[in-house]
Amino acid sequence: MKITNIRVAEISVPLKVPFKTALRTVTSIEDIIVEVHTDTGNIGYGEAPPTAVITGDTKGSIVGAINDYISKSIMGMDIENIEGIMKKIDRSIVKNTSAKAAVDIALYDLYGQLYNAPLYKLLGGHRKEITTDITISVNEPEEMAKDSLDAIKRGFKTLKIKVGKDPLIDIERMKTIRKAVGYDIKLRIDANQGWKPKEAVRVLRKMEDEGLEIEFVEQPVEAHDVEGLKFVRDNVSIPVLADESVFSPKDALYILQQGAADLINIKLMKTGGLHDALKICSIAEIYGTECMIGCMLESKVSVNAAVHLAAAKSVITKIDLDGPFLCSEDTIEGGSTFEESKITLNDEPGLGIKKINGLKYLD
Ligand SMILES: C[C@H](N)C(=O)N[C@@H](CCC(=O)O)C(=O)O
Ligand SMILES: [Mg+2]
Repeated sequence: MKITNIRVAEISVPLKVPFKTALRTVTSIEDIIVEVHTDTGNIGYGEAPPTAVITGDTKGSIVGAINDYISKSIMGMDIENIEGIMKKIDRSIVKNTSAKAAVDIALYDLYGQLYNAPLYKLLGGHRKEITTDITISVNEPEEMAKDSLDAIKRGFKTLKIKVGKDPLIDIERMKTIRKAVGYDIKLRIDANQGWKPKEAVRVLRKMEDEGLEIEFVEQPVEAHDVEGLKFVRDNVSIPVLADESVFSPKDALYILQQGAADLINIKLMKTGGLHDALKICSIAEIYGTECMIGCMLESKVSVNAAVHLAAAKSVITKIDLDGPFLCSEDTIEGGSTFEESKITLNDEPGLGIKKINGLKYLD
């Protein structure tokens, strides 16, 4: 099964409500879709979101990296040699992890098709169903409490609450939400780098003292501030999860060697796809550290790949794959089923994606 063509297209899907974090506000998913075609007529699908504030990747840089560097480096190669292909991609251009992820995902889709097996079975086959949280955007406390209750009505039992805007209001946000939802619902928080280390310790200790039962705090301080992350971890009881601080397997190793986090958030758009995400799983296992699998604002294509990884690997114990639940429409036929908080895998080869509607090809 040899690579004969790589096509890129745009996909646009409005969100149900604006997605707001300490870093940005977004109203629709505007992602790049990749199709890898082969001499056997098979097509593998991938996706990349332009999350400039986190990965540095824009739509233009994703398209340019794929067309001018990645495609050229692997054209004609055999899918059977996935290891060789991944080495070529890695060496074709530095950084550009979202572009690499889109192509990597399409190639793993083809790898599954080649061996006529669903990807999660090839990668480990640990389970067939996973349960995700859903994100509550950062807004005024009352509005967030209402959004939380709505999410619970939709069937979600774990909420990921965005904070990091203003420390005092963040405490108010969590008090109001906890009061509204009670104690049967798990609350995890994501500050998206919004606090300074000492500020984070003050806010989190207050949340502990108020008995708010926070499952973990995600990325309390700036991405580069590993020392600050460790300071938070050493000074609060709430477990600390590293998100923006960990892109590559090397980053994961460094964070764990420094003792700077209790948990690692793996995202395919940070690792450059499944190939390096698998390495983080192995590193985390060695350190006895559990992982979360997360996503950016992605639709069902790349989230599907993350679903397959999560289903394959037992070290992934926390799931934040709510991208498709945030979308107002579903333009993708096939793949896993997203119902309430449950994501169920099917046994179609690869990712099982049949067709993507509404694509605007860029060639
Ligand atoms: C969508 C997911 N639940 C999430 O919160 N992802 C990111 C932010 C993604 C973005 O800004 O596109 C995260 O920080 O965990
Ligand atoms: Mg995060």
